Amino acid sequence: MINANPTETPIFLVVAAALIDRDQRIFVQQRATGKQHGGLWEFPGGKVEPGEAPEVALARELDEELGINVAPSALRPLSFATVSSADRHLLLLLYCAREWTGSPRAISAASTRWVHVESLRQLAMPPADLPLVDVLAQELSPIRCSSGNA
Ligand SMILES: Nc1nc2c([nH]c(=O)n2[C@@H]2O[C@H](COP(=O)(O)OP(=O)(O)OP(=O)(O)O)[C@@H](O)[C@H]2O)c(=O)[nH]1
Repeated sequence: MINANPTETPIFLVVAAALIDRDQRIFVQQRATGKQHGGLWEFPGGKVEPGEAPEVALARELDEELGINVAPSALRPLSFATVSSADRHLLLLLYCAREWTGSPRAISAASTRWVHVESLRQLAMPPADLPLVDVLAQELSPIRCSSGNA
């Protein structure tokens, strides 16, 4: 049951990135089993630490999780989603990026894939991600993200 007292239910701020390559494919990773939502596919990212700017947090997570370097200024806000539970309100901010250095690799994820947006719908993702996939599909045709190089 959702906590009725708003002062007792914290916002859990998470940032994630849709990395988009030259073929309009999106990078997703599979969460390790044993974690919350283990086995589900997600956009790379993670929690924003106290005092951290969201874009800086996301650049840090992309380095830690994938070993790539993304300038915070290359992260473009795309959409957000919320999912409330008894103990927290998840606020998931989705950015997109087309420019980075390095090749994304699974450092902590169970598996990774590059998929076209229509194939994203075939993957099991956390509830918060489902509306974000719809936004991504809209945004990729016509493309509104910056058209740099992957
Ligand atoms: N990165 C990411 N997290 C998501 C997505 N969708 C979604 O519901 N989440 C949820 O957001 C939360 C992220 O927390 P996390 O614990 O993985 O973050 P983190 O990487 O900083 O954690 P850790 O380094 O302590 O393992 C999880 O509950 C995760 O299931 C998504 O697309 N990407």
